[in-house]
Amino acid sequence: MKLAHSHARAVGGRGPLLMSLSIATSRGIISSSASIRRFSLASQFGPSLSSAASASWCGSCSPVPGLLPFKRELAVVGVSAFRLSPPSSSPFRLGFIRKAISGSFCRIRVVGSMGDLVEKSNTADGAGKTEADGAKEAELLQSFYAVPSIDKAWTSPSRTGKSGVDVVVAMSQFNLHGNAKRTFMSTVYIPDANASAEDYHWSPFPFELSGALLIVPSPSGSKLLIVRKADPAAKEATSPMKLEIWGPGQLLSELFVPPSLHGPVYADGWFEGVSWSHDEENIAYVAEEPCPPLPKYGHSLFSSGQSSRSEAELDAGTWKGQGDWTEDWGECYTGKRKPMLFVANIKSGGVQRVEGIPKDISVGQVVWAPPPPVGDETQQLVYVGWTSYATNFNTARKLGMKYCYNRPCALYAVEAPSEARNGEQSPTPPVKLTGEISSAYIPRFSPDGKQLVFLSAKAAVDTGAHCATNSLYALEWPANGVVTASLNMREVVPVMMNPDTSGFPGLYVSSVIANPWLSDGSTLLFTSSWRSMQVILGVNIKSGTVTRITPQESIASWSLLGVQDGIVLAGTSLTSISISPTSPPALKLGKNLAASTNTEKALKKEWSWSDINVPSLKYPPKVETSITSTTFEILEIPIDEPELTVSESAGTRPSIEAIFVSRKKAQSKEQPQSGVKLDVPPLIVVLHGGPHSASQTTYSRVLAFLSSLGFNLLHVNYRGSVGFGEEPLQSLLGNVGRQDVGDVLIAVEHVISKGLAERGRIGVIGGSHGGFLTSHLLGQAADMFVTGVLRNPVCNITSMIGVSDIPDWCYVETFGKEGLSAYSDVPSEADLSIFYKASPIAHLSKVKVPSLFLIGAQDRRVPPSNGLQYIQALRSRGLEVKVIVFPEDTHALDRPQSEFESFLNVGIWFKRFLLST
Ligand SMILES: CC(=O)N[C@@H](C)C(=O)N[C@@H](C)C(=O)O
Repeated sequence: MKLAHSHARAVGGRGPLLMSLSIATSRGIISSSASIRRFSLASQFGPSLSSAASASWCGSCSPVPGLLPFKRELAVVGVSAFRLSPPSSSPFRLGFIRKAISGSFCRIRVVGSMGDLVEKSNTADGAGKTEADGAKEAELLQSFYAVPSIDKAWTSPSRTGKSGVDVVVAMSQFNLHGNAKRTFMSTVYIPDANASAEDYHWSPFPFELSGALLIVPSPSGSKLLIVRKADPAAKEATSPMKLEIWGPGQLLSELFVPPSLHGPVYADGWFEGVSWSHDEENIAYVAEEPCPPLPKYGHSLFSSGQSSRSEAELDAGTWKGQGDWTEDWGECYTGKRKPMLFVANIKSGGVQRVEGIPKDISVGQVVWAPPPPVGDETQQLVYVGWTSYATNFNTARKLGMKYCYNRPCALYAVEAPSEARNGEQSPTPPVKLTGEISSAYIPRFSPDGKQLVFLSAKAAVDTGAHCATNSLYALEWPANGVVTASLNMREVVPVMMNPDTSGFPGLYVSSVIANPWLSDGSTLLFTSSWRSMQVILGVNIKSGTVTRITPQESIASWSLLGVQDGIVLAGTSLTSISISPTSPPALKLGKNLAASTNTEKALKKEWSWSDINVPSLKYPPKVETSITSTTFEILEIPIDEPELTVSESAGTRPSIEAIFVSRKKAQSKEQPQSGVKLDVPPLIVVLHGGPHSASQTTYSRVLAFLSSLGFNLLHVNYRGSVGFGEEPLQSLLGNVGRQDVGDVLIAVEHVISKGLAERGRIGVIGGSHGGFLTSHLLGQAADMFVTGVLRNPVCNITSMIGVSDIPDWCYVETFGKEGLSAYSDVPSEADLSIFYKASPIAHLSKVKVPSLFLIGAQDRRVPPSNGLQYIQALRSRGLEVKVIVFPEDTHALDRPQSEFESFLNVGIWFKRFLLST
């Protein structure tokens, strides 16, 4: 194959777009130019392209017969280019040129800042036909981005003086042009639990909140904290932080915190913690420790005989060095400094650091303890503390925190700084509250202040799995506020080892709202994974009874947003339009019909749920068509393996679940472009990462987009996924690359045997551990899949261990529980050989199909070198590989433009391989 390069320049203005193009083909360089009417581009690609001032491409193209007609026809066939950056910045980043020249298709690769590495051109055999339709897919994908998501809601007692609840709903929409997320708020007053939708009073418009790091209403709803950078243009670490305190009608005060006191406030959803004191006069929060002063060099150039010069003049001749390296918490925490505790007094405007916390502890998730007895001034805070070095692995390094619940942590109580003491605190050392339990986090006090409830991931810490089944504990808080290390502690909900398929599978909780209590004062609500769903659970902390309060018959996913006076606010993927993980989230209101009796039976049975229609929320017609044409079911698939690692003690046959999303029959008009009549749409197998996470029936805009292109989707929850009990989860440790691969193949064979998928028309996609599985499957089951898409995949654990922020993951997933003791910062030759054998690279020689790779250059979890080594090996075997590297993306590849470009290419890629034959 000969490489070809093209360069094009398009010059904007109000008239026609002048485009000049030079293409190097095997026949030499051909230059051409074309006049393209702006309206035709605008109508095909939307206003984003019509506003573009310039574009340049270079790319590859197979020999194009009769290229010259290109000049004449270019305007007609179109340039599918997606300009996502403002005209003044970079040129078009991605695009395809489709040209019907003598029946052949030519794709021109665009190299922009995203670094598309495609080196294979499409030829007259039609391989490029679907890819060339990028503009249509881009438009469709954009309409999915137009749908807002519901992120959070805050409830407070109504300020009307009547009964009822005020709700603030925070929603967001991606701003693709700005490569940012746009957050906006709407408010609604719900008169009472029995009111009908017409009685809800919504604010006429939502209002946008830009630049807010955190938004936290006070418990009474009468004050609102908004945290921002004081200087929006400054780099985060150097800007003072601004704490704005708002009242119902005006700004009450603004507090500026200099970087010498602390750096950016943590808003990461994990260390993050903001808590209003009971009198709503103090706010405790978590922020980065200040940067130490950096060494200065160059003084000598000015110092001798220049003593009359000012500091500023001296500074002009100095420069700052780097100072010592400080370790951070890995992926997503690059450059972020240790989280520390602070308290702001909103009356005086003073901010104080909480003293006495040992240096090697990172803190987070702070809450105020109940108010002290009358006469005692001492207020206390409860926080989570993580030691810098995980004690469950023999290492001197800080291991990555993101998605890793296996980092030991404990709850501590400490005296809050007091204004009265004017900063002169006697730093009494904090008291560790949770004894020998290896993990304690998300503390919440019961409304009467007598119980401190918290979650534990001790099953993860003790086995080394990065995520495992939770347990829930309660501590008795002393009425006199005198805390000791030996408060009474009891386990309220234990780890479920091997639940049966219809029963409670155990707790899998990643966050709990600030006030999660029902009005009985003893029922705590939260969202938890339940097999392939998310449900809302109620736990009575006195009896330990766990109740699923969301409808038993629902297979949609629900998440808790707020609780107030017997009203529960939830978000769900269940809408009035259809029931599907391809349906965007909606708001639901739940009430307990027998709330007054408060019996556990009532809690279980008597919940009624109704829609809260958000009036401003409209779906673009394409999205509506798409969601009404999909349906889904959860398949239970038996696992018949000779050497089962899961005990069958529960007497049930082991099984896994998979979510099957399909096109409704009525939609089967959509025929692939080749015109071949097919019985079932092609299938994309979707594999989650972790491996200890799960695919759930929650809405995903990008998967909804894939489904709307005409594919069925099969999300496989292989053993090891969360939500199914601890024993099946643990069965995967030490068996990755075998058991999980086997489970996926069983699921695929299952749908084939049921006539839901056809051999030869199946693709697979996965990220991270899901990419590990995808590459394993392309090698180990080379005849099953037509193509694969891999997002930051683990391809070679041997090399990952040296560079990843989670070397412990490599040991535990490969060695099993023994990985805890086998762990070494200097892996032995024998260890490396075991890592190699468990890795997809060991099966590379069997791969025979093309693949698409999406790589984040800033990924510290599975560094890009891992995928790139595998990619080069595939290329050296002559296989077609398309690679897009996102220079500024981390592991999740979730920056708006990156996600858009990724899934647009995924859609086009799957269309090419699954719909064009
Ligand atoms: C614990 C962890 O991050 N493991 C990675 C290998 C992985 O698979 N990550 C998942 C959570 C992902 O989807 O990124």
